[in-house]
Amino acid sequence: MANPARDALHFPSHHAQQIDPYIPTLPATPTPTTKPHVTLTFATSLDSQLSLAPGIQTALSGPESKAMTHYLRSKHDAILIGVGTAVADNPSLNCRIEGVGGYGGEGLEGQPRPVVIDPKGRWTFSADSKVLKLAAEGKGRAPWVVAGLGRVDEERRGMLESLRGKVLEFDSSGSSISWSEILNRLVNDGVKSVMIEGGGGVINELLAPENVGLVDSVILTIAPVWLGKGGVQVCPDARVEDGQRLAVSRLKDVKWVPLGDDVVLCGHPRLA
Ligand SMILES: NC(=O)C1=CN([C@@H]2O[C@H](COP(=O)(O)OP(=O)(O)OC[C@H]3O[C@@H](n4cnc5c(N)ncnc54)[C@H](O)[C@@H]3O)[C@@H](O)[C@H]2O)C=CC1
Ligand SMILES: Nc1nc(O)c(N)c(N[C@@H]2O[C@H](COP(=O)(O)O)[C@@H](O)[C@H]2O)n1
Repeated sequence: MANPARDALHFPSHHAQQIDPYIPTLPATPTPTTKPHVTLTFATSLDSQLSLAPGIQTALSGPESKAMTHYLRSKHDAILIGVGTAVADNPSLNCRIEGVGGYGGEGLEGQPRPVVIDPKGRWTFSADSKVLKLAAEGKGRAPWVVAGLGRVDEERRGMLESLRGKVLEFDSSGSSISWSEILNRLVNDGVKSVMIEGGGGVINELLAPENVGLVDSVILTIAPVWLGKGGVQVCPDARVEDGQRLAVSRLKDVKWVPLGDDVVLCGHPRLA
């Protein structure tokens, strides 16, 4: 390894061993598939909230669980967020674990591809947006933007393409694109694993009864704090069958991993 970068994070191997059963593994014989391995991973408060209010970024993960998130970023081909998160957080969406490309490693090895779901072209990114700056510096990959036809203007499209990012266009009449279609497009473009970080809109859709089967693993950081009403909440639509309320889903093969002050809950979601 080249000299480790001074701002690189470290995730010890005894912690990694606990998380590894929930992250993607490459099959010995690759088989055709309609979707990548999907890991849904985010941090919530004790009142199941992602942030204090819509449009606001709230740091919930402590240093140990933050390093875990970066370890996960190094183990997935892509990292996906909704446009609400892109606008609120101006995120980096790169991996800063020691040894990956840009942080002591070669090239862009271990750097995930950022994917932003932005059907209406709301994300007015520029060369100053963190994710583009990092791509220009060789410390991350340029984003792919999932958008409706013609929703990303030529100037921004050019900015993405000059950094080896691109627009993935969908001919969607409404603003919603089916998750099967999005995931299918990603796997056809070479993405074998994707970690989906949020925010509330994206997570609640993927936890909804009709999408539970698309998610392979959930890796959830729970921070010991209550944020109070009015934040961005994780709470999927209810499941009603034959007029009866049922629990939506349940995690199987559950493991609770304490990391610093936080606890990380891992499992495989199944219809309850
Ligand atoms: N604590 C944590 O781990 C995280 C917290 N956050 C927080 O979450 C908040 C943002 O959450 P939200 O406002 O709910 O925004 P969001 O990031 O979930 O984006 C929602 C938008 O994404 C697009 N979208 C989502 N699913 C789509 C689909 N199937 N088809 C087409 N478009 C689709 C729509 O335009 C929708 O309005 C911020 O405050 C952010 O800081 C975000 C990620 C992780
Ligand atoms: N794991 C986790 N813990 C928190 O406390 C968070 N607020 C988030 N947010 C997610 O991470 C992105 C910001 O980090 P980078 O700038 O990309 O390093 C943010 O956009 C959310 O996706 N995650």
